Amino acid sequence: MGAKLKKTVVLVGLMGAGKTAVGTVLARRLGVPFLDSDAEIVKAAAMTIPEIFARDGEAFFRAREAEVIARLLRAAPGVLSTGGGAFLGEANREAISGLGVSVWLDADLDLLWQRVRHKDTRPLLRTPDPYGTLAELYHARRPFYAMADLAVRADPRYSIEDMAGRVIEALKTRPDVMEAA
Ligand SMILES: Nc1ncnc2c1ncn2[C@@H]1O[C@H](COP(=O)(O)OP(=O)(O)OP(=O)(O)O)[C@@H](O)[C@H]1O
Ligand SMILES: O=C(O)C1=C[C@@H](O)[C@@H](O)[C@H](O)C1
Ligand SMILES: [Mg+2]
Repeated sequence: MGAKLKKTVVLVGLMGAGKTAVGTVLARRLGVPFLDSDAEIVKAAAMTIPEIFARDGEAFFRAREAEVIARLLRAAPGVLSTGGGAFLGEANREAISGLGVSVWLDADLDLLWQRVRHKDTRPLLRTPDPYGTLAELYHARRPFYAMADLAVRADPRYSIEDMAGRVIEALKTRPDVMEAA
């Protein structure tokens, strides 16, 4: 029998940190549902994220994101991977700290860049200098991610499974989050 999760684990961090990839494995290992706020928004809108940004704007996306996060936090404990900008919103942070436990997947800029550079699915990086834009976001957002309850360093040597294991180790330091088996 595994340890019992008492609160939803909310993964936060920049694009490419591994929130979706690590969250999927983490949920399987903890035996709880996996939810991804970006995926929920895409499903409800029946549009891709770049399409939503282009048609309705970022503010519309942020409003949907806040609704989805508040809804998912009210469900039974699970793993919730957020979009990269979600933890910047104060209302989101308050909802997450009230009902869940936040875990920052903290990756260096170069690692993030290696992971996002080949994909065109992130509208915020559709600029003439996507590396420069990612660097700006990296510096501007770190103070927000640093407010998370727990942080796990992402190193290029750690596989997705390794990262999930490291998150579980961090959760074990919090008896209010994980009941020992
Ligand atoms: N530890 C890892 N080792 C190797 N590849 C990884 C690791 N973590 C993530 N990846 C890969 O990096 C890419 C980005 O990861 P992922 O989509 O999970 O990031 P994200 O934090 O959810 O980003 P976004 O905020 O844009 O949703 C994916 O191709 C994923 O498979
Ligand atoms: O970092 C961000 O602000 C974003 C990250 C993605 O997960 C998506 O939520 C969207 O592309 C915005
Ligand atoms: Mg993701």
